[in-house]
Amino acid sequence: MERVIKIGTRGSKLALWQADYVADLLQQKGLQSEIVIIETKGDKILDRSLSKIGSKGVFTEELEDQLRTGGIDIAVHSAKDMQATLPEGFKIIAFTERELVNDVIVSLKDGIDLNNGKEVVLGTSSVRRVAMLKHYYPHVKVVDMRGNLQTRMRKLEEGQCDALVLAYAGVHRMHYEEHITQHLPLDQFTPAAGQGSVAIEVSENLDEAVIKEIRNAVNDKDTEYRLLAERSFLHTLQGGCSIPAFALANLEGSENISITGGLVRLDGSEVIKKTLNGSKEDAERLGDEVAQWILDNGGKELLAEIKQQK
Ligand SMILES: NCc1[nH]cc(CCC(=O)O)c1CC(=O)O
Repeated sequence: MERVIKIGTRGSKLALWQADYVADLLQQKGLQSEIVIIETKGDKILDRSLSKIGSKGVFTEELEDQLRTGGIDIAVHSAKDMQATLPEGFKIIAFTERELVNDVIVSLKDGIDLNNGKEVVLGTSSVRRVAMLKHYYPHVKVVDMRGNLQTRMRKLEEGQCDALVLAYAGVHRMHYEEHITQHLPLDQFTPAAGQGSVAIEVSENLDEAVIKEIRNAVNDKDTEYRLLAERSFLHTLQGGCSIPAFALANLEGSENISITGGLVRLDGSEVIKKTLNGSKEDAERLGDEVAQWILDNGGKELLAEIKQQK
């Protein structure tokens, strides 16, 4: 293909790492690309929590404008940051191979371990993490910590908290692994839908032949099954990244998939979760069924309560 694929991305270091990663994957299949940096509302507004700005597309809207007008051909996002329901006219065409999906504790101090019962101040701005910390580690104090990974690391250095809760994936991509003091267990601290993979979004008008080539270079089929299940779960819950929802699908053998999804009450007093297994070809239906089960078993009330508290 002669055409140079224009990759749109946010300007944070993590976003740029992801864009470079995708550019490399394209390059390996002989596809040329260039990176176009686009600032989003989520990057500009740093003094309010994300749940207050509004969950809809704070990190994606400006990229979608450029997809629509042809300023860029593809938009690269952390899959986790993407709305479950994309605006009309856009679709995800590929997910990169997923890396470790768990959350980790990052600290510059020795001996930070949430299991030892000692008081510790943790920085996070994720409602899922806050609620889970309250549920599983009630002795922990939480302070709100927004900003990109570098900003959070700076705040950690300044002593605004003892440790951060972060996705392993971002910590790894930014080379902060040496500061990981603990890996949080997946069965308790189940990640957000999509954590650890990078998604490629395009306009539905993009040429089918181009889509095929990009998919062939970037998409990891196993990751795709898992993310389709998790995103379908989120879609049925009608939640973005601002509700304390979690979902993780895993392949079992070569044919099957299991998905666990659920919700945590903001004060940590309750976790509702459900696991279903089935054929990986039914990934989306399974995600939807798990979400339906959650809604029918206290989830509806919990979501209503969460909406009121915000
Ligand atoms: N919400 C911000 C965000 N979006 C994606 C990642 C990490 C990379 C990933 O999960 O793919 C992070 C940082 C974090 O949650 O610690």
